[in-house]
Amino acid sequence: MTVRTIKENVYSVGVIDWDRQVFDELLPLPEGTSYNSYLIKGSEKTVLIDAVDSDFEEEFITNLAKSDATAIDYIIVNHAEQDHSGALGIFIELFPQAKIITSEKGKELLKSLLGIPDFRIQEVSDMEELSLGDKTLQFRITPWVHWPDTMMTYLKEDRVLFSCDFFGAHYATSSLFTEDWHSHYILAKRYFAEIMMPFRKKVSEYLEMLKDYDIEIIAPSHGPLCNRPEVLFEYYREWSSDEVKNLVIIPYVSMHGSTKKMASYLTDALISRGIEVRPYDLGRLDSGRLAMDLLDAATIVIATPTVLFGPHPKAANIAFIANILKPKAKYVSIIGSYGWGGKAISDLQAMTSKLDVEIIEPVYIKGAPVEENFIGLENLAGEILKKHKEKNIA
Ligand SMILES: Cc1cc2nc3c(=O)[nH]c(=O)nc-3n(C[C@H](O)[C@H](O)[C@H](O)COP(=O)(O)O)c2cc1C
Repeated sequence: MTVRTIKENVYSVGVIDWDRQVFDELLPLPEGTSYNSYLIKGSEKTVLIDAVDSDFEEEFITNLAKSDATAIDYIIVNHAEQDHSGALGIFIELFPQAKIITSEKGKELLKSLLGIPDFRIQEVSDMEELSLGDKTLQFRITPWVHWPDTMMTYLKEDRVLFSCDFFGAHYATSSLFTEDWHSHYILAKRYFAEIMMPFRKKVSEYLEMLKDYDIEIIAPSHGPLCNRPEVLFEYYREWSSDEVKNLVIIPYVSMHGSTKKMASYLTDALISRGIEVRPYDLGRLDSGRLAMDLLDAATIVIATPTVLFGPHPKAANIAFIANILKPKAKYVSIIGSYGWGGKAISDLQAMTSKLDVEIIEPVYIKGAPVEENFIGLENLAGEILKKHKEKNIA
């Protein structure tokens, strides 16, 4: 991996994980990721901001050697999750004089997750500053974007915000700074949807807080750096707002084709009413792609047959995901088919109980759909359009 200069005496020393395909055993990574680490050499003190995933210890230590970083006084841990802190163990062995700077919660997590000894850790509070001689760092404690420990670090003289996962993207690219804005937009949105969506209120709060800062460069912990901060700010404002689009998503699963026919019919009925639609075959799901649409959709229609008296497990999984991601959707409905009876509808409603949504009357039918069922789906499409119009979404 290459060490690259961001500003005078400020370097990128992290690693690029080109081939990683899944994160947290959950999130697909279509474009790999990076674990960013930054080295800042002040006239008196040298600091590192974050380490990398433990799989890349060797490359990381090699980068530090290449940067002539013989004496590192501090490592700032903006976030204790192992993709940033995994290589901390080897780091503290090789740099026995280096202190770890982190938040109160970060300290607790570093001790419990990585067994870091107490005496190596120096806790900081919000707004506290650390002088490196000719450079000054200010720490902002910003919990819940996305763990309780998260903090950001601002390098005053160079106007660089080390924003941690905030403004991040799982994006392996050789560009130090974002060049391909189209790719960046999609990957940053995917990241926001997967990681930040449940914390939209906190995101808005921190966007307000950051208004007081003169930021030239955003240096996140994943993905390329950004030297047009206003663009990322604008995206984050949009994604964290309550605004939704005239979009319906229809995650569907079907064992023998009846529910699929219904999902397909409803898709066409919505399109013919000028509503954007995105059906998702849950057998081939990219959950990150779905999460991005969950950020925009005004309405979610879950389509499932009844299986063993409840929803199909793949539909239950989606209900569970939607419930924890807390999307902005205003309406939910359910369509599908059953053979003899069950509780698919009430189970799904219970599974999405955290969503602040209005339920639109489900269309749940016995067996394969016939003419009157298609009329029911036409009516559902009409009802969705009416609801969107009432809220000025359509
Ligand atoms: C494994 C299995 C379990 C089922 N369990 C139920 C059930 O508990 N209650 C019910 O009403 N129908 C049950 N059914 C019947 C289906 O819900 C019914 O055939 C439905 O029309 C299938 O829709 P699909 O064609 O979209 O897969 C079950 C079907 C299968 C294959």
